[in-house]
Amino acid sequence: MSGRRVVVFPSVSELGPTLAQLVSSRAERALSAGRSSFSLGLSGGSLVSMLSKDLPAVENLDCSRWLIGFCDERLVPFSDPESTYGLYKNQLFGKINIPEDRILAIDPSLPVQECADDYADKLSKAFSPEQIPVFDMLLLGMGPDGHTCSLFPDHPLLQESQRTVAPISDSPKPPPQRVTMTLPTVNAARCVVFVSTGGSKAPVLKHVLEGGEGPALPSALVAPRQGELFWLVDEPAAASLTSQVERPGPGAKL
Ligand SMILES: O=C1O[C@H](COP(=O)(O)O)[C@@H](O)[C@H](O)[C@H]1O
Repeated sequence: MSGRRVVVFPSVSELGPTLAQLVSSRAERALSAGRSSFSLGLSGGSLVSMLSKDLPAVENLDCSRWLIGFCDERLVPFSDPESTYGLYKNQLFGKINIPEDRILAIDPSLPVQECADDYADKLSKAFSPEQIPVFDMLLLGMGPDGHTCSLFPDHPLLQESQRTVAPISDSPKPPPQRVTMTLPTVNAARCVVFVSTGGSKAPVLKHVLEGGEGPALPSALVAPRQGELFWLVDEPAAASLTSQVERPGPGAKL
């Protein structure tokens, strides 16, 4: 790992455009390094509206060679407001030139175990011959309990070491049935970016970044083996931090 960067912004209005620039710059980096695609894993929750607003605003953005996957997904029809794919389809995909066949989504009509196997198979084919999907960039959120993807505190899935993708049927946050990337897949990525905003995240952010009582929370277990790790947070979320952070000036690029 090349070191964690914790970057604090006054508010979401400054964070969003910098996140979008970071995605765009890593896409250019991947494609100019000769890779055939830029692979980007998306999360749900609060990230959807931020990305949908700020990514299409990036000048000259060309997503025609991007490959989109989902870090986790809820097992509900795409028309359900809980569907992460459904939200991105309605709010983002129509605004960027991403070919539909470059979006790898779950099949929500399948039972949860088959759905996870089917999604793992889609990733495996897309990333062949790699043994494990190595995404260029994963965008992650963190819940107030420290969960990320659909990896929840104290859940046996945190010990998963073989599967790239796993089903979960007892998610403490509804809906209960979900499909999630496992930690080995998350930690294989070339760049992982957490986005965490709002004062409700301040206690858990401090626990994850600076330590606290009890076992490590799922978000604290994210440590890309050979990639970059960014935490992009706003001032309210960063309010309790005492460790070193970066506070970039307006328009700064990461
Ligand atoms: O349930 C989920 O929650 C997390 C965190 O969401 P946030 O709204 O607190 O940012 C999200 O990253 C994940 O994809 C989603 O399924």
